[in-house]
Amino acid sequence: MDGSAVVGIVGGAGWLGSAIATRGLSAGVLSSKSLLIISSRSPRGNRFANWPEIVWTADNEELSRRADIVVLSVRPHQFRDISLNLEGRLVISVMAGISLETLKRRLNADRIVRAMPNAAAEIGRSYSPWVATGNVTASDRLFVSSLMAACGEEDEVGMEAHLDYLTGLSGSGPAFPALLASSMLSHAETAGIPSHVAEKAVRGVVCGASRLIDSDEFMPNSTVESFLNYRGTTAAALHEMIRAGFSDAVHAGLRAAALSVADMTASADKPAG
Ligand SMILES: NC(=O)c1ccc[n+]([C@@H]2O[C@H](COP(=O)([O-])OP(=O)(O)OC[C@H]3O[C@@H](n4cnc5c(N)ncnc54)[C@H](O)[C@@H]3O)[C@@H](O)[C@H]2O)c1
Ligand code: PRO
Repeated sequence: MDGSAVVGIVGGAGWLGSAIATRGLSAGVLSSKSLLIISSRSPRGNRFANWPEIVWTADNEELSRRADIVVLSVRPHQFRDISLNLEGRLVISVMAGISLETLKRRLNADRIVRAMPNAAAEIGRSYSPWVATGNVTASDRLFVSSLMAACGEEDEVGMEAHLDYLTGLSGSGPAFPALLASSMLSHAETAGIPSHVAEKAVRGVVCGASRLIDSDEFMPNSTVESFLNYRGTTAAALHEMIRAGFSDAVHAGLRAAALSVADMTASADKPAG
């Protein structure tokens, strides 16, 4: 993949598509100078104000004619309305639950990558696993890895089943600490803590813990063990959370996400009609 490849992003004004586009542009992995074409059905907003040269189109046929690399970032159900011949192009799909096999059949493409960033892509803190079909070249891989690295950390995973599992874990993941934060916030408020203090306290816990988790020493099991052994207030809370089924709730949620991915994969695989 040389530096003059034209990249087209279908759905590039959406939540994830615009994050990938703007991170890629900021990192210099994407170039706005006639090398980026975006299609969308929603307003582009002012996120692209720094890159007035981007070519915008409402016509995906035009995008597919002009682009050497096509990123697909529409919602999985919206993919049903897309009919493109992407033979000879590198296709990068970030859609949840649309298999390599379905992409290959529907797009007549054979160089296909599925990547699964998450909502933290917009601040460059996503974890983005990806999986590629056999004929994806070394330079295609380099491009995908650079584009995903512009959004945070990335890894090529060998198996599509792992990508599907990770869709529910890391792809969906930013919502889970947010749920924990929301639950702590509502509890603090019922205890009468003023909301501006409660918000600051909860934000401090979640963001402070994130920094700890990011540090080299972090080992979740040994951290929990240390607090349990301390036998203080934290241990009292942890014992009760564990007894009330904290792990069971998290595991049930992750199973539900995996089932939802499997349902989406099966329904996308069915012929339309
Ligand atoms: N948002 C996330 O955190 C996240 C994480 C991982 C994967 N994904 C995947 O990314 C994909 C996009 O999700 P999103 O959250 O950005 O959704 P979104 O609704 O914000 O964006 C989708 C965009 O596609 C546009 N669109 C729809 N049909 C189109 C068409 N035919 N041609 C051109 N544009 C069209 C819409 O106008 C919209 O701007 C989904 O398939 C989702 O599974 C999202
Ligand atoms: N976010 C999208 C969803 O919730 C896809 C993976 C994570 O469906």
